[in-house]
Amino acid sequence: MTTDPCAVRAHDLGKTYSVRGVKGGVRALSGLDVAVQRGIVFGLLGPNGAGKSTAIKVLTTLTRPDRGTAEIEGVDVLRHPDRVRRLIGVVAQRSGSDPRATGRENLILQARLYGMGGRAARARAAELLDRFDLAEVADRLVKTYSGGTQRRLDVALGLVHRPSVLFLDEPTTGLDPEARTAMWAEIQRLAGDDGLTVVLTTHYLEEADRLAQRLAIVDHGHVVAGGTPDELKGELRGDAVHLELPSGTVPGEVRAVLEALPSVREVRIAGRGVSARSDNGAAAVPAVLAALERAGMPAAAVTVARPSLDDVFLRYTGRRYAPDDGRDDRHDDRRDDHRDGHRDDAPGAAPPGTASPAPEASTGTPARQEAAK
Ligand SMILES: Nc1ncnc2c1ncn2[C@@H]1O[C@H](COP(=O)(O)OP(=O)(O)OP(=O)(O)O)[C@@H](O)[C@H]1O
Repeated sequence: MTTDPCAVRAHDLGKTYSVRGVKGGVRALSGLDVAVQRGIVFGLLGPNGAGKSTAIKVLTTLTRPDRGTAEIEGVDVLRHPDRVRRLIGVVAQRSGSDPRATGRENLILQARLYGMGGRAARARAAELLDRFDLAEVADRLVKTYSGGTQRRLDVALGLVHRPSVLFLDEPTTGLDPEARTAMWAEIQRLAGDDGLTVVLTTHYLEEADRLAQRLAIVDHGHVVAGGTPDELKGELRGDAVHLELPSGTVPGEVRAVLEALPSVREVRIAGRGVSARSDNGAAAVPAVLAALERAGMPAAAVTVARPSLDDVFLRYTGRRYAPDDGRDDRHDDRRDDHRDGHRDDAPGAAPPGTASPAPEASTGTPARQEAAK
């Protein structure tokens, strides 16, 4: 343990994957910096392909960056991966448990892989089964578990060796709303009562807003904005005005009409959706609607809202977030201003020339992977 208040630090991480058929490879990280204070839930938020998982893989010793440095509890990840593996727990996107073994057997195996003796391993397994409300299903095969139960076991597996930092890569993806809410409560408990540092990646804005004490918004392989959710939202003065226009409207014309109005600013257009900011959204709406009507582009819908993390994302990336439905603003007329040209993939899509990029290590914990070597 160091006197550094940060449990995790990464500086200027860069990584490009070599991919056959893609000249120059696929850039996943381009100068990513993070510093995570001890004992908090820290969220890495970003759309598919932003580089979150690659950042986690570097921090958890599962892949090496091309450049940059990373430390866990003051221990250099690149120079001392074995020491780092003792300090961290990892819950990867895909479960590392054996579906043909029971929950208890999985936990005992994990404990043995970390060097515990038989009795200690059984005791730790029992403790975790109890702690994660898994006692009832402990002796059932994991393949019979529901998604939420499986995910709780995954978290328990990541904690077997009492790590001080727990990495959760999209812990609630694929869970139903009830299981997601239960997992949120669990994660809060881990950082609150158990004093763990939790580093979480997520696509879900609501999840980041609810859980993370601090956030880094990642796009194109680096952090584009960071702070507490409230700080990030607070930077956006006034209200967000969202409009939906009829199909066929020309983005440049919409922009010209709206930018001529003194009551709105920061006009962004993504497909048929238009977002702008206003000091007083409700008061600005009549003028906005009238101006669009006069220009022959009557709005189909309008909403006024307090700033959300989606608005924060839009402000820093020039794109609307909307990862859940796989939509991106492929038609954003300002998109090119924000692109560095390396990522032509929409969220969820593989880069050109790659079918489906095989993660270097997508399952299990570092210890399991070590043991499997
Ligand atoms: N093993 C790999 N080989 C080639 N390209 C890869 C590999 N892993 C990731 N990539 C590419 O690197 C970029 C960043 O991917 P990464 O998985 O780190 O992003 P992410 O933000 O975690 O996305 P997701 O939320 O979908 O997991 C993407 O363009 C992705 O296609």
